[in-house]
This record gives sequence, structure tokens and C-alpha cells, in this order.
Amino acid sequence: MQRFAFPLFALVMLVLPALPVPDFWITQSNYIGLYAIVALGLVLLTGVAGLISFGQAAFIGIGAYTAAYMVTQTTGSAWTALVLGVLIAVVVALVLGSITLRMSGHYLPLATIAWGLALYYTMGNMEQLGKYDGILGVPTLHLFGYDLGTGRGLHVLVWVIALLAALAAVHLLDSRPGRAIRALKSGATMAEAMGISTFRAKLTVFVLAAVLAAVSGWLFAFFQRTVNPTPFSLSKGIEYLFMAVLGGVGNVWGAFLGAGVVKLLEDQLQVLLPKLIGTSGNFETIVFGIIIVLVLKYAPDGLWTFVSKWLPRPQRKRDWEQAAPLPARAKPTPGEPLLQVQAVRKQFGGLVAVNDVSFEIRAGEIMGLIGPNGAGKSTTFNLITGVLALTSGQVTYRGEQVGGMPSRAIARRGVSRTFQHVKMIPDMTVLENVALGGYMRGEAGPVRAMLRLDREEERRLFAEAERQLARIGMADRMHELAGNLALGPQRLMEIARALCTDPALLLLDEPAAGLRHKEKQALGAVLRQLKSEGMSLLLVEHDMDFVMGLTDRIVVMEFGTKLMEGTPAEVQASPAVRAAYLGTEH
Ligand SMILES: Nc1ncnc2c1ncn2[C@@H]1O[C@H](COP(=O)(O)OP(=O)(O)OP(=O)(O)O)[C@@H](O)[C@H]1O
Repeated sequence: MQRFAFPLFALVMLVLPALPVPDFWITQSNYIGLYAIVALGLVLLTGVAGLISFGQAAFIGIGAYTAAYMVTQTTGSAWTALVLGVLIAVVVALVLGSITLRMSGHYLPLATIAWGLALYYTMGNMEQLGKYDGILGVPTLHLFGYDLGTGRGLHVLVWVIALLAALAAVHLLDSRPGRAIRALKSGATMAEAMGISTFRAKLTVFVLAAVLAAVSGWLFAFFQRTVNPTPFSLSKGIEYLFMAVLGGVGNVWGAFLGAGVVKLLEDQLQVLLPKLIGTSGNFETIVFGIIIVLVLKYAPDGLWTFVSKWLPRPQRKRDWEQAAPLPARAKPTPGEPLLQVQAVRKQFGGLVAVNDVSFEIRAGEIMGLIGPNGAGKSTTFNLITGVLALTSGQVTYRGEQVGGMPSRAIARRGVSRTFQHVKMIPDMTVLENVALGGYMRGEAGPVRAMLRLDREEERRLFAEAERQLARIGMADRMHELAGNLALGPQRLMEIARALCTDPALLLLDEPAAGLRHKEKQALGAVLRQLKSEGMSLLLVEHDMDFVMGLTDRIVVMEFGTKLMEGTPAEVQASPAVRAAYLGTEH
């Protein structure tokens, strides 16, 4: 059914101008199309990537003013203005994004507010742009010698662009770069551990949203045929955000629903409210405020959830059977020194969480890292994988100094990991989550993805993801949503995702925590199987039976220091370990 929904919707919107509908309908539909293009950018930016921008209206202004200025004040064509407007928006987005996106928290929203205000006053004070009166007399658009006008002709162009943008967004979200963007919301740590530059992914989506807004602004100039600062103010920027949130920020089609509902409701309220209240004013803003509070409370994912409930979730077609395998790295020979941790230290203010700890892992062995709560095991893990910066000490992997490298650089060298608290994208399938691990082994970028020129690589990634799921015995669950899995299968899925990175060393942070007895046995079998295939493993684990039965050697930590290192038998026999770890006396 969903397969037919898009062509049907597209058909209706494209033939609408040819039907004997009132001109008013066409005008409304033009507005909805223009708004939806902007809201689409916000769905990607806010809904998918979790970044908030109040400055989208300013990017629309860039597109609109560039078009209006060029066609009225210069000999430049409307199409040159489109290219230039988009270019300016890209440059502004790159500058704003480069400054703010490396920083966490509220820097981006604040910067977009400043940007929205600055552009509004710049537009309103520039003589060349007609100050607050703006630029009047923008001619209509011509395409192939045909005058598109401001009604039915332009409607076709507006909706072709809106629908193509939606299709491109759908394609992007179902691709290698799209999965990277979708991973942003779950926090940077997991994405970076999969080799993703989260900064680049954020910048990509921020620029994309700016481009969509600028294109909408370009259309807006020829639709209104006059351009002034009011439609590009900060309050309009908030209204676009409102459309995306109301429609459903997590879904491409939510942008269309949000744009439609806001536009139609706004018109109705503007007529109705003055009659009810007896005086005119922008009362619809108050009603919108109330609506958004209600929607956020009762349908936090927006109104689209009420529509999507009725649409079956399409299952991915398994078309990767013939796909060529992904390139794999040369594996170390068994016994080769793989990881050397030399006197690593981590201080958090006055607390020494890891105190000059040293150990070595050789290729093909399973090493355990144990110790009481707070001993510094997870911190040691984070130092090895580059999540935390070393205070001092060295980490050498296959002869190369990796201490101090960002975690994605370490991941690229073949060190992969799972997390103490499972980190995944709940609304993606198990297969897609695991394919995220293959990110470093592909190269398709956003443009290739939007144009659907990445399908061969996607097939190879999915074939690899399925192979890794089969390796841990979960291939039959690949189409399930990851968020619907119980904790045990989620932990196994994380291992499959780590395996999909083609690692030579796998770091597992409490893989058996929360697992039932049978699940632990299955996990033990999987890890033994991996070892027999030459994989090297370092695991932090609290379950003593699990560790003792599985590992070749164990490092015991206590209060941030290394207490001892030895075989499971030696560790079990050590009175010092018993005292420290099991809380018994010597
Ligand atoms: N980001 C941080 N800032 C300040 N202190 C931290 C931070 N991370 C860890 N610590 C402290 O460092 C010490 C070691 O913590 P860590 O999580 O490495 O221990 P652990 O051995 O993994 O414990 P558990 O088994 O409970 O996970 C603890 O005292 C912890 O409170």
C-alpha cells in the first residue's frame, strides 16, 4: 500500500492545477508546497539528527532576496539566481555550522537565533534591498519559454521540487550517510566508534536544510513577486520549526502534513478569531502555542503517527544474495602483539580513575578485565578506544601509537567495541543497525545516496550485515525493529555491529550483563567461535563464571590500579583478588 501512496499523492498534486478547482486552492497548495520544502529540511535536521535551528526563515530570505535582486537589479537570470542563492546559503551554513557544531549543547540554536535576527535587520536596513519595503516588481518565472505565472503554472514547479526533495530525503535516510545522520540522535560516542565523523554528518544535514530553505525562498520570490524582510523574521523561523514538530519531525511526510495543517489552520483562525474575540490581532499564535503543547504532550512524534499507524511497515527486499563481499583487512598472525597499554592514566579533577595501568593483548587471545565497581574498567576501555583523552601513558595498536587519536580513527584501524549500556538506533531494523558497523567499509556520500546511485554498495553492506548476524545466530531477526528486542538480543546485535566493522580486536563492555542463563551460554559459544576464527577479545565482565570459563588471561583492577594479571586459575587462587574483588579477607 505504501508503495502506491507516494505515486498517488504525487499524481494528485501534479494534476491539481489542471482540474477545475478554485484559484484559492492552488494558492494555498503553493504555500503548502513552499512551506513543506523548508519543513523537510527541519525534519532532517531536528527530527532525524536532533539539531535545532531557528534560522531557517533567514535561509529562505537568502534565496528570495538573491532572486529578487538579481532579476530586478541585474541582467542575471532567475536560474543563475537559484544557483547563487543556494551557494550563499551553503557558505553561510558551512560557516555557522563549522563554528557551532563541534560544540555541544545549545550553541547551534543560539547561533541560528543570532543569524535570523542579524539577517532580518540587514535586509531591512540595506538601501540596495529596498529596506523594510523590500524589492517590488519581481517578474514571473519562465521555463522553456512558458510563463509559469504565480498560480497553476508555478504550482507544478513548486510541487515537482517538493516531491523530488521528499524522495531525495527518503533515499538519503535509507543509505550509508543517512544511517550516519540517524545515528547522531543516539549521541556521538557510538557513531564515532563506528568510524563516523559526527561533525561532518551534522554539517551535511545542516547544509542540506539550508539548501532546501534557499530553494523555497527562490520559489517564494516568483510566487509573491515582491520580497520584504517580514516573511524571513525569527518568528517565521519558529513557525517552520512548529510545522515540522506538529507534522512529525521524525518522518519526511510529517513535513507535508505539518505544512498543510499549519497553513490551513492559520487561515481559518485568522478569519474566525477576530470574529470570536471582537478585535483583530495575531491571536492565532496563541492558539498555535496551545496546540503545540497539546501535541507534544499527547503525540510527541507529531500528527504523522496517526497516519502512519494505518500504513504497514514495508519490509526490506532481500536483494543482496549475489552482492560481492566487502573488502576485508589483513588480519594479524596469532600470537602477534596486538595492543600494548603502557602506564595509562586518567584523572578526573582530583580523582585518579586509572592509575598507570599496563597490559598487553596478543592476537587470538581473550583477555578479561575485572574488578569491583568503580575500579576503572570502563574508563580503561574508553582510553583504549579514544572516547576519553589520556592524562598520560601510551596505547599502541599493531605497532602504531593510537593514544590521543579520536575514536573513529582508532576504529578505522580495526578496534571495535560494544557498550556497557546498549547504544543503538531503536527505530531502525536490526539489519540496518548492524549495517551501520559497515560504514567505514563503504564510501557513498549524500549526493550519491539521494540519487539512488549507491544501491550496489548498499547490497554489499546488507550482505555483510546479514553475514555478521548469521555469525551470532540472529539472521532470522534482521527485519525486526532494534528497539523491540529484549536486552540479550540487543547485546548480541551490538556484537554483530562491531563485527561488521571488520575488527582485529573486539572490546566488549559487560556483554553478559542482564542476560538470562541460556543467553549467556549462547554468548559464550559465540565468543569462543570468534576466538577460534582468530579474533582477539578484551572483555569487561562482572559475571565471574562467564569470565573464568572463557578468558585466556585476566587483568584485575582495584581503585584504578592493576592488582594482578594471570590465568583464570591464578586469579581465582589469589588471596589479594579475593580480598579486593570478592570482599573476603586474606
Ligand atoms: N566522566 C567522569 N567524570 C568523573 N569521574 C568519572 C567519570 N567517569 C568515571 N569516573 C569515575 O572514575 C571511577 C572509575 O569508573 P569506571 O566507570 O571506569 O569504573 P568501572 O570499573 O567500569 O565500574 P563499573 O563496574 O561500576 O562500571 C569511578 O570512581 C567513577 O565515578
